[in-house]
Amino acid sequence: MSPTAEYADILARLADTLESRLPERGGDPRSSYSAGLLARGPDAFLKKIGEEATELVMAAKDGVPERIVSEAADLWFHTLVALTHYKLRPEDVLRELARREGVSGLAEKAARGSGGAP
Ligand SMILES: N=c1c2ncn([C@@H]3O[C@H](COP(=O)(O)OP(=O)(O)OP(=O)(O)O)[C@@H](O)[C@H]3O)c2ncn1[C@@H]1O[C@H](COP(=O)(O)O)[C@@H](O)[C@H]1O
Repeated sequence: MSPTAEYADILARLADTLESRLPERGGDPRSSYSAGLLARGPDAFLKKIGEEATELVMAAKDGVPERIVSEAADLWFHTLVALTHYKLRPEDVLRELARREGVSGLAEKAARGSGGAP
């Protein structure tokens, strides 16, 4: 099995787990880190997203592959917590990426009229 196929369902399964941690589903902050974040609301998990993004930048600057992967996983995880709060699914983001597939970022930018390199 290719690595892509092996991990294909992980985002959906993690999202299912996070939905079970929502306050209205009985998520218990005493036994679940994500239930604690979801109970505290957007200020808590949005702050974590900012922190994890910064940590990813620092790891990338240092160029240590294991740290880059670990920080990227932390960022993805906290982003999934945010999506869960807003009743969105990883599939919604994957659908948007699929929609963009094959559309050059430069062509898309030009169509918006902002033009130029990133
Ligand atoms: N993938 C993750 C995951 N990635 C990171 N983390 C947690 O995210 C936190 C990362 O924050 P930091 O690195 O800043 O560490 P920290 O200083 O301890 O965090 P803070 O106290 O500042 O929030 C750590 O507590 C990690 O354990 C995760 N916690 C949970 N999951 C998944 O979510 C599932 C449900 O977890 P619970 O909700 O805890 O049951 C788990 O089975 C996992 O699959």
